[in-house]
Amino acid sequence: MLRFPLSIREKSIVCIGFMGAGKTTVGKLLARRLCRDFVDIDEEIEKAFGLPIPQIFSIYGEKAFREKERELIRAFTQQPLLVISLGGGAFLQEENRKICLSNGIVLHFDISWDSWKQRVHILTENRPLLKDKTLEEMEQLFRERQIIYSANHSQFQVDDYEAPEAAEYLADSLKLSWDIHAPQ
Ligand SMILES: Nc1ncnc2c1ncn2[C@@H]1O[C@H](COP(=O)(O)OP(=O)(O)O)[C@@H](O)[C@H]1O
Ligand SMILES: O=C(O)C1=C[C@@H](OP(=O)(O)O)[C@@H](O)[C@H](O)C1
Ligand SMILES: [Mg+2]
Repeated sequence: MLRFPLSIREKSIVCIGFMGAGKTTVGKLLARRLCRDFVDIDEEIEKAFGLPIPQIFSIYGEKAFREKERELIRAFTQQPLLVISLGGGAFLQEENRKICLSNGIVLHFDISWDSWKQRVHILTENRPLLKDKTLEEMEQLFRERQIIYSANHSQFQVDDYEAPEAAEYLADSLKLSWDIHAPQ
């Protein structure tokens, strides 16, 4: 449990958004720019099971994956000064939304369907929820999921940025907002 309220400068940054929006890639670069440790919840789940995500889904099922996801989000969001990237389905669970919004700064990585479509070929292999889906079914999932990402503190349109530029933009914006809201 957090023992005292954190200042806005200390809160962990929590990256949310649809699969493939760039949460893992950009989150890692953002952490480096802010001199923070980076945690990818999917990677932590894989470590906990000792298996890659597609095998966790096929052997233990999505329910077990979601339970571990919730447990790890609860644990890591107690810590300050991290950049934490969640999986795209984490905000389906109300508990995850609540804990991230109260403990962290939640950034929505917002990607348009047109940009996302360009990435689909690199995404299907390791993401069980995309495997065996038609493009139309993926679009339906993409649109259904948008509502859960509206639970955020700030959103960032990723379409026009390569990953390093996205991290630079986010780091600069965060620092500016800290200077305005919590001048040192
Ligand atoms: N801003 C970007 N521009 C172009 N490609 C990107 C960008 N961000 C991520 N990618 C690529 O998209 C794929 C998915 O990125 P990833 O960070 O794993 O997304 P997420 O964690 O949101 O699922 C990776 O192959 C990554 O290299
Ligand atoms: O949207 C989802 O339900 C999922 C997103 C994935 O993470 P990324 O969003 O990092 O791809 C991963 O957690 C798992 O395959 C399920
Ligand atoms: Mg990821």
